Amino acid sequence: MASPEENPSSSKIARGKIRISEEWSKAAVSITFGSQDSPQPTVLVCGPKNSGKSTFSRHLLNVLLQKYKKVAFLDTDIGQTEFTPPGVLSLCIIDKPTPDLEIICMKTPERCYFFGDVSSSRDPGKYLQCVYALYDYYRDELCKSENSKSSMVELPLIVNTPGWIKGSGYEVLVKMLNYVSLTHVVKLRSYNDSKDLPRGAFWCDNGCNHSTLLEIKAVIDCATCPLTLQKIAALFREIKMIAYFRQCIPSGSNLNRNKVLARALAALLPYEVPISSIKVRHLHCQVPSSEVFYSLNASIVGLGISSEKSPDIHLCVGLGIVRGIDLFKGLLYVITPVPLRLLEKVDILLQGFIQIPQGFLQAQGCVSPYSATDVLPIC
Ligand SMILES: Nc1ncnc2c1ncn2[C@@H]1O[C@H](COP(=O)(O)OP(=O)(O)OP(=O)(O)O)[C@@H](O)[C@H]1O
Repeated sequence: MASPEENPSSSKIARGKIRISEEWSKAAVSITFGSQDSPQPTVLVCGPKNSGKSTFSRHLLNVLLQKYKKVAFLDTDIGQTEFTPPGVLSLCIIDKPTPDLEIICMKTPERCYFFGDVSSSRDPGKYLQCVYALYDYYRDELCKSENSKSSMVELPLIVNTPGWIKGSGYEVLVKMLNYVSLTHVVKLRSYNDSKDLPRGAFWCDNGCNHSTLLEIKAVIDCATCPLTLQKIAALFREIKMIAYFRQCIPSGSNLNRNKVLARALAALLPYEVPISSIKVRHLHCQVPSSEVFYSLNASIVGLGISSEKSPDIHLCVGLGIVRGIDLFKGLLYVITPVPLRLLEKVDILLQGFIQIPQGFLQAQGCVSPYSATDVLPIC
């Protein structure tokens, strides 16, 4: 059998079984079934890296689904995304529990933005703009009934946050906590006090806290993990990207190893995109105009839709790989799992620092399939 890293269909890394401590269990139950007349839960989960924020969030999601038909999941952890590829801020609506908390599930978000990096550090302002826009959409569009905008739809919210909680990462978290209207804040504590968030309602200057604060202990001590945290994080990002592009291949295909998937992707008929019909924008640096297509070739791009209302941030319908560029024909070739009806709305390609998985560049029978030398003729 293929190892889990090699087998994108299982998309599981061999780790210990997930354990839900009594404290975690009680916290999830009290948030969900707290009291009859309390408002629907809106919960933010925070804490240091690898303290179990994602694991607890997914457990809470399952418990909330015992009471509510649907739950909104706002994922702001762009380095370790839950249901989307890395670099994406998303709002997903979940209506089915996932009993195996280790399994990787890809979902089509209700709304998302491509940030193009695995941490907010390059542009905290734009990162927060995206978080606020997603929350506003949840509050103003999803929670209001379609028939009567004055009555509320029952839709609890979980906000999963990044583990970068020092320096400007801390400031970003405090701003998020003050923007979102929360019934509960769940704070994970690790086995190393110096890595933890300050005790109490640290985001309130003047006793403004109206939410219930639950401080719970991490179940595992990551200092004892056999792999370094950076290695695990990078591995997970690669696995999620692979799982995302796997959706390009019709389900039922026997792609039990990444090598086979890489070959199938390289052989896929790409979409043709007329260069004249789209804009290209690098999100985090300036590319000289003579180099734009060289930097775009063989890269991962966010498929964006421009909006006059918010010129700085672009809604995104998904990601694509720029498979090749033919300047004579004026065409870009793009591979993506996004359906054509959504692709027709795309008018901007967003480039960032999200890397194409290494495995995709080594498809059997092709030499670096995404960087062929004859697809970029010099004009
Ligand atoms: N309750 C648990 N039982 C077993 N393993 C756990 C548990 N909680 C976390 N882990 C393991 O610890 C690692 C980190 O967990 P998780 O991704 O939930 O942390 P996180 O705080 O969201 O991390 P990050 O800050 O990187 O997003 C994972 O490999 C996860 O499977």
